[in-house]
Amino acid sequence: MSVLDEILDGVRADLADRQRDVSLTELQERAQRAPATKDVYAALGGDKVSVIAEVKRSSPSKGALAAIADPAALASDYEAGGAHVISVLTERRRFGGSLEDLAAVRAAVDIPILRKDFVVTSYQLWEARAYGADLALLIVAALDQNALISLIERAESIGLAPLVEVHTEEELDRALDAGARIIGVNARDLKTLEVDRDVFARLAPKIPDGVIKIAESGVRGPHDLLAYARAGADAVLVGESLVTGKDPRAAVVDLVTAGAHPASRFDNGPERQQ
Ligand SMILES: O=P(O)(O)OC[C@@H](O)[C@@H](O)c1c[nH]c2ccccc12
Repeated sequence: MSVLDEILDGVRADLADRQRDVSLTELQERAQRAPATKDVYAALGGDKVSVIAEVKRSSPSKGALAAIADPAALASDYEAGGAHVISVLTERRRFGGSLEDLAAVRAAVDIPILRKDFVVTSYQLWEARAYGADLALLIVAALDQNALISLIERAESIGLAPLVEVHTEEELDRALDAGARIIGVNARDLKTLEVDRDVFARLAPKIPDGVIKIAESGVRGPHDLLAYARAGADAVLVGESLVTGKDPRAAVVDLVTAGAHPASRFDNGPERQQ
């Protein structure tokens, strides 16, 4: 069984518990009371390379990363540092997250929020909306094609922007066929947990213009952001290096600053500094 299959088993078990506690109708009512979702395309578009900063306590590859007693305070630091989007991991068993973290972050920041989880059913999209997310992650490797298509449609119909995650060319083809307009290329293979930062550069040329391209995982600092930028990234998604560093806000400032000058996406200047 792959790591992803193990994670998905746990996700389904936790989901069954939540579905017993909260009916879909209740969730939909709560979602209807939630404020309008933010303009995700504005946050991720333009000439800059956007920074998506993640609230991440643990990971299956590294175990515990950071205690994060106050996810709202961390998210506020990210926002103050200039982050364009906050990602909140809500998976409990392997990542230590929760929907309470999502709600707390929603109450603390004004920028768009991504619910980062293993979404397998539309119930989880309603949860995302009810707890204040603006985007929801859909992982192609975790979904068959029919499920992917219907979850993309459902997300859009309730005002959530779907971020469709791929790791291989075949998954990218599936994402594009399903109509994805925001694609994340994860450098980490969720089946083996290996990181390969070159995957983004291999897949990016196959992603049409007009589709937002996000490089996910393995960003250690501005150098990695600039390498992803030169390969065509519109945004980077950063977790571990922010939560394990001494000063998450300053680390976000460094990334945002590096991503702010599109000229540096195409010359060799920034690379020479490293
Ligand atoms: O901590 P990193 O290497 O900066 O990675 C962040 C993010 O890309 C990673 O958490 C992630 C990307 N896709 C996922 C899917 C599920 C869980 C986690 C992820």
